[in-house]
Amino acid sequence: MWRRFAHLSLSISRTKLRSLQDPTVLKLINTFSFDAGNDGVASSKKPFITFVLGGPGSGKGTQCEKIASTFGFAHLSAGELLREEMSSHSENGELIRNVIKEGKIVPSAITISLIKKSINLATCDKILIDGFPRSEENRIAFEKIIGVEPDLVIFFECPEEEMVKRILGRNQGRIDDNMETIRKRLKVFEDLNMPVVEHYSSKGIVHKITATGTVDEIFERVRQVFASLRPKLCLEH
Ligand SMILES: Nc1ncnc2c1ncn2[C@@H]1O[C@H](COP(=O)(O)OP(=O)(O)O)[C@@H](O)[C@H]1O
Ligand SMILES: O=c1ccn([C@@H]2O[C@H](COP(=O)(O)OP(=O)(O)O)[C@@H](O)[C@H]2O)c(=O)[nH]1
Ligand SMILES: [Mg+2]
Repeated sequence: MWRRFAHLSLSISRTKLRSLQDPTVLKLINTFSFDAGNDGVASSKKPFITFVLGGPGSGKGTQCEKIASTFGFAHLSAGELLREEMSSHSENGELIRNVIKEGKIVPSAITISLIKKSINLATCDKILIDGFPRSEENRIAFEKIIGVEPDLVIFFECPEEEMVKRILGRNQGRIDDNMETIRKRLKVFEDLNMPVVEHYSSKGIVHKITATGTVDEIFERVRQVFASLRPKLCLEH
Protein backbone atom coordinates (compact mmCIF):
# COMPACT_ATOMS: atom_id res chain seq x y z
CA MET A 1 0.00 0.00 0.00
CA TRP A 2 2.75 2.46 1.02
CA ARG A 3 4.65 1.42 -2.06
CA ARG A 4 1.64 2.12 -4.29
CA PHE A 5 1.13 5.41 -2.52
CA ALA A 6 4.77 6.38 -2.91
CA HIS A 7 4.46 5.93 -6.67
CA LEU A 8 1.37 8.08 -6.79
CA SER A 9 2.94 10.83 -4.76
CA LEU A 10 6.08 10.90 -6.83
CA SER A 11 4.15 11.76 -9.96
CA ILE A 12 3.85 15.31 -8.59
CA SER A 13 7.00 17.08 -7.50
CA ARG A 14 7.44 17.47 -3.77
CA THR A 15 8.02 21.20 -4.17
CA LYS A 16 4.72 21.60 -5.98
CA LEU A 17 2.96 19.59 -3.32
CA ARG A 18 4.49 21.70 -0.58
CA SER A 19 3.27 24.84 -2.30
CA LEU A 20 -0.29 23.58 -1.88
CA GLN A 21 0.11 24.16 1.87
CA ASP A 22 -2.61 21.63 2.56
CA PRO A 23 -2.00 20.14 6.01
CA THR A 24 -3.12 16.69 4.83
CA VAL A 25 -0.80 16.81 1.86
CA LEU A 26 2.07 18.05 4.04
CA LYS A 27 1.49 15.19 6.45
CA LEU A 28 1.55 12.71 3.57
CA ILE A 29 4.80 14.16 2.23
CA ASN A 30 6.40 13.77 5.64
CA THR A 31 5.24 10.18 5.92
CA PHE A 32 7.49 8.74 3.28
CA SER A 33 11.20 9.11 2.84
CA PHE A 34 11.76 8.44 -0.81
CA ASP A 35 14.86 6.88 -2.16
CA ALA A 36 14.70 7.31 -5.91
CA GLY A 37 17.22 5.05 -7.64
CA ASN A 38 19.00 5.75 -10.94
CA ASP A 39 15.99 4.49 -12.85
CA GLY A 40 13.84 7.01 -11.02
CA VAL A 41 11.75 4.28 -9.37
CA ALA A 42 10.77 5.20 -5.88
CA SER A 43 10.98 2.81 -2.99
CA SER A 44 9.70 3.38 0.51
CA LYS A 45 10.21 1.53 3.74
CA LYS A 46 7.58 -0.91 4.96
CA PRO A 47 6.28 0.23 8.35
CA PHE A 48 7.19 -1.74 11.48
CA ILE A 49 3.79 -2.85 12.73
CA THR A 50 3.01 -3.82 16.31
CA PHE A 51 -0.42 -5.11 17.31
CA VAL A 52 -1.30 -4.36 20.93
CA LEU A 53 -3.86 -6.81 22.25
CA GLY A 54 -5.50 -7.57 25.58
CA GLY A 55 -8.93 -7.67 27.17
CA PRO A 56 -11.12 -4.62 27.65
CA GLY A 57 -9.59 -2.47 30.38
CA SER A 58 -6.28 -4.35 30.40
CA GLY A 59 -4.42 -1.06 29.83
CA LYS A 60 -3.70 -1.15 26.08
CA GLY A 61 -4.41 2.55 25.48
CA THR A 62 -2.52 3.69 28.58
CA GLN A 63 0.59 1.69 27.72
CA CYS A 64 0.43 2.58 23.99
CA GLU A 65 0.65 6.27 24.87
CA LYS A 66 3.81 5.59 26.84
CA ILE A 67 5.32 3.40 24.12
CA ALA A 68 4.52 6.07 21.53
CA SER A 69 6.13 8.89 23.48
CA THR A 70 9.13 6.88 24.67
CA PHE A 71 9.97 4.97 21.52
CA GLY A 72 8.59 7.25 18.81
CA PHE A 73 5.71 5.14 17.51
CA ALA A 74 2.51 6.37 15.88
CA HIS A 75 -0.41 5.14 18.02
CA LEU A 76 -3.55 4.08 16.15
CA SER A 77 -6.39 2.94 18.37
CA ALA A 78 -8.95 0.96 16.38
CA GLY A 79 -11.61 1.70 19.00
CA GLU A 80 -10.86 5.46 18.87
CA LEU A 81 -11.00 5.45 15.07
CA LEU A 82 -14.39 3.74 15.23
CA ARG A 83 -15.68 6.16 17.88
CA GLU A 84 -14.56 9.13 15.75
CA GLU A 85 -16.29 7.64 12.73
CA MET A 86 -19.41 7.06 14.86
CA SER A 87 -19.45 10.71 15.93
CA SER A 88 -18.83 12.04 12.43
CA HIS A 89 -22.34 11.06 11.32
CA SER A 90 -20.92 9.10 8.40
CA GLU A 91 -22.98 6.44 6.66
CA ASN A 92 -21.53 3.76 8.94
CA GLY A 93 -22.00 5.75 12.14
CA GLU A 94 -25.23 4.12 13.27
CA LEU A 95 -23.99 0.60 12.50
CA ILE A 96 -20.78 1.21 14.48
CA ARG A 97 -22.76 2.59 17.43
CA ASN A 98 -25.00 -0.49 17.54
CA VAL A 99 -22.10 -2.93 17.30
CA ILE A 100 -20.05 -1.17 20.01
CA LYS A 101 -23.08 -0.91 22.32
CA GLU A 102 -23.51 -4.69 21.97
CA GLY A 103 -19.81 -5.32 22.59
CA LYS A 104 -19.53 -7.04 19.22
CA ILE A 105 -17.01 -6.58 16.42
CA VAL A 106 -17.46 -4.02 13.64
CA PRO A 107 -17.17 -5.51 10.12
CA SER A 108 -13.53 -5.80 9.08
CA ALA A 109 -13.94 -3.73 5.93
CA ILE A 110 -14.94 -0.65 7.96
CA THR A 111 -12.20 -0.95 10.58
CA ILE A 112 -9.47 -1.78 8.10
CA SER A 113 -10.40 1.13 5.87
CA LEU A 114 -10.00 3.49 8.88
CA ILE A 115 -6.71 1.87 9.90
CA LYS A 116 -5.41 2.06 6.33
CA LYS A 117 -6.17 5.79 6.13
CA SER A 118 -4.41 6.36 9.44
CA ILE A 119 -1.33 4.41 8.39
CA ASN A 120 -1.15 6.56 5.28
CA LEU A 121 -1.35 9.69 7.39
CA ALA A 122 1.09 8.56 10.07
CA THR A 123 4.19 10.70 10.28
CA CYS A 124 6.48 7.81 11.14
CA ASP A 125 7.03 4.25 10.00
CA LYS A 126 6.77 2.60 13.43
CA ILE A 127 3.12 1.93 14.10
CA LEU A 128 1.21 0.62 17.11
CA ILE A 129 -2.23 -0.72 16.29
CA ASP A 130 -4.13 -0.78 19.57
CA GLY A 131 -7.09 -3.15 19.99
CA PHE A 132 -7.00 -4.78 16.56
CA PRO A 133 -7.35 -7.49 15.20
CA ARG A 134 -10.19 -8.64 17.44
CA SER A 135 -11.01 -11.85 15.60
CA GLU A 136 -9.42 -14.30 13.20
CA GLU A 137 -11.64 -12.81 10.51
CA ASN A 138 -10.21 -9.33 11.29
CA ARG A 139 -6.69 -10.70 11.18
CA ILE A 140 -7.06 -12.54 7.88
CA ALA A 141 -8.77 -9.53 6.26
CA PHE A 142 -5.99 -7.19 7.47
CA GLU A 143 -3.24 -9.44 6.17
CA LYS A 144 -5.04 -9.75 2.83
CA ILE A 145 -6.01 -6.09 2.33
CA ILE A 146 -2.92 -4.42 3.79
CA GLY A 147 -0.64 -7.18 2.58
CA VAL A 148 1.59 -7.49 5.65
CA GLU A 149 1.82 -9.37 8.90
CA PRO A 150 2.73 -7.65 12.14
CA ASP A 151 6.37 -7.62 13.18
CA LEU A 152 5.46 -7.87 16.83
CA VAL A 153 2.42 -8.52 19.05
CA ILE A 154 2.15 -7.27 22.63
CA PHE A 155 -0.46 -9.06 24.71
CA PHE A 156 -1.55 -7.64 28.06
CA GLU A 157 -2.69 -10.38 30.39
CA CYS A 158 -4.98 -9.14 33.15
CA PRO A 159 -7.49 -10.85 35.48
CA GLU A 160 -11.14 -10.18 34.63
CA GLU A 161 -12.00 -8.58 37.96
CA GLU A 162 -9.18 -6.05 37.52
CA MET A 163 -10.31 -5.24 33.96
CA VAL A 164 -13.91 -4.71 35.14
CA LYS A 165 -12.75 -2.46 37.99
CA ARG A 166 -10.68 -0.35 35.62
CA ILE A 167 -13.43 0.00 33.02
CA LEU A 168 -16.01 1.01 35.61
CA GLY A 169 -13.59 3.66 36.86
CA ARG A 170 -12.68 4.93 33.38
CA ASN A 171 -15.31 7.69 33.26
CA GLN A 172 -15.00 8.58 29.60
CA GLY A 173 -18.74 8.45 28.98
CA ARG A 174 -18.40 5.50 26.62
CA ILE A 175 -21.60 3.70 25.60
CA ASP A 176 -19.91 0.32 26.20
CA ASP A 177 -18.45 0.97 29.67
CA ASN A 178 -21.42 -0.44 31.57
CA MET A 179 -21.74 -3.83 33.29
CA GLU A 180 -24.13 -5.29 30.71
CA THR A 181 -21.85 -4.51 27.74
CA ILE A 182 -18.68 -5.34 29.70
CA ARG A 183 -19.95 -8.90 30.20
CA LYS A 184 -20.48 -9.24 26.46
CA ARG A 185 -17.06 -7.75 25.68
CA LEU A 186 -15.36 -10.20 28.03
CA LYS A 187 -17.03 -13.11 26.26
CA VAL A 188 -16.06 -11.75 22.82
CA PHE A 189 -12.52 -11.34 24.13
CA GLU A 190 -12.32 -15.01 25.18
CA ASP A 191 -14.13 -16.44 22.15
CA LEU A 192 -12.81 -14.25 19.33
CA ASN A 193 -9.80 -12.15 20.42
CA MET A 194 -7.87 -14.96 22.10
CA PRO A 195 -7.61 -17.11 18.94
CA VAL A 196 -5.72 -14.20 17.34
CA VAL A 197 -3.24 -14.17 20.24
CA GLU A 198 -2.90 -17.94 19.90
CA HIS A 199 -2.28 -17.67 16.17
CA TYR A 200 0.54 -15.17 16.61
CA SER A 201 1.92 -17.11 19.60
CA SER A 202 2.36 -20.09 17.30
CA LYS A 203 4.41 -17.82 15.05
CA GLY A 204 6.61 -16.82 17.99
CA ILE A 205 5.98 -13.06 17.80
CA VAL A 206 3.85 -12.54 20.92
CA HIS A 207 5.31 -10.84 24.00
CA LYS A 208 3.00 -11.56 26.91
CA ILE A 209 3.04 -8.83 29.56
CA THR A 210 1.57 -9.24 33.04
CA ALA A 211 -0.77 -6.26 33.14
CA THR A 212 -1.24 -5.94 36.90
CA GLY A 213 0.54 -3.45 39.13
CA THR A 214 0.99 0.25 38.59
CA VAL A 215 1.13 1.84 35.14
CA ASP A 216 4.86 2.43 35.61
CA GLU A 217 5.54 -1.14 36.75
CA ILE A 218 3.78 -2.48 33.67
CA PHE A 219 5.58 -0.03 31.42
CA GLU A 220 8.90 -1.22 32.77
CA ARG A 221 8.03 -4.72 31.46
CA VAL A 222 6.97 -3.24 28.12
CA ARG A 223 10.06 -1.06 27.92
CA GLN A 224 12.29 -4.12 28.14
CA VAL A 225 10.60 -5.66 25.10
CA PHE A 226 11.11 -2.54 22.97
CA ALA A 227 14.60 -1.96 24.31
CA SER A 228 15.54 -5.44 23.12
CA LEU A 229 14.42 -4.45 19.60
CA ARG A 230 16.62 -1.37 19.51
CA PRO A 231 19.18 -2.69 17.00
CA LYS A 232 16.38 -3.68 14.62
CA LEU A 233 14.42 -0.51 14.93
CA CYS A 234 16.59 2.56 15.53
CA LEU A 235 14.47 3.25 18.59
CA GLU A 236 14.76 6.36 20.69
CA HIS A 237 15.87 6.01 24.38
N1 LIG B 1 -1.98 -0.33 35.78
C1 LIG B 1 -3.13 0.29 35.99
N2 LIG B 1 -3.66 0.36 37.21
C2 LIG B 1 -4.83 0.99 37.43
N3 LIG B 1 -5.57 1.59 36.47
C3 LIG B 1 -5.09 1.55 35.22
C4 LIG B 1 -3.85 0.90 34.91
N4 LIG B 1 -3.64 1.03 33.58
C5 LIG B 1 -4.69 1.70 33.09
N5 LIG B 1 -5.56 2.03 34.07
C6 LIG B 1 -6.83 2.73 33.93
O1 LIG B 1 -7.79 1.72 33.57
C7 LIG B 1 -8.68 2.20 32.58
C8 LIG B 1 -8.56 1.30 31.35
O2 LIG B 1 -7.28 1.52 30.77
P1 LIG B 1 -7.10 1.63 29.20
O3 LIG B 1 -5.71 2.01 28.94
O4 LIG B 1 -8.17 2.51 28.64
O5 LIG B 1 -7.36 0.10 28.78
P2 LIG B 1 -7.82 -0.56 27.43
O6 LIG B 1 -7.40 0.35 26.32
O7 LIG B 1 -7.13 -1.87 27.39
O8 LIG B 1 -9.30 -0.70 27.53
C9 LIG B 1 -8.32 3.67 32.35
O9 LIG B 1 -9.16 4.48 33.14
C10 LIG B 1 -6.87 3.75 32.81
O10 LIG B 1 -6.55 5.04 33.29
O1 LIG C 1 -10.90 -3.50 15.81
C1 LIG C 1 -11.86 -3.17 16.53
C2 LIG C 1 -11.70 -2.38 17.68
C3 LIG C 1 -12.80 -2.07 18.43
N1 LIG C 1 -14.03 -2.51 18.06
C4 LIG C 1 -15.22 -2.15 18.83
O2 LIG C 1 -14.95 -1.04 19.65
C5 LIG C 1 -15.13 -1.39 21.03
C6 LIG C 1 -14.16 -0.61 21.89
O3 LIG C 1 -12.84 -0.93 21.49
P1 LIG C 1 -11.60 -0.35 22.29
O4 LIG C 1 -10.37 -0.98 21.76
O5 LIG C 1 -11.66 1.13 22.30
O6 LIG C 1 -11.93 -0.87 23.74
P2 LIG C 1 -10.93 -1.26 24.90
O7 LIG C 1 -10.57 -2.70 24.74
O8 LIG C 1 -9.74 -0.36 24.75
O9 LIG C 1 -11.69 -0.98 26.15
C7 LIG C 1 -14.97 -2.90 21.04
O10 LIG C 1 -15.60 -3.51 22.17
C8 LIG C 1 -15.65 -3.28 19.74
O11 LIG C 1 -17.07 -3.24 19.85
C9 LIG C 1 -14.19 -3.30 16.94
O12 LIG C 1 -15.29 -3.72 16.61
N2 LIG C 1 -13.10 -3.61 16.20
MG1 LIG D 1 -8.49 1.18 24.74
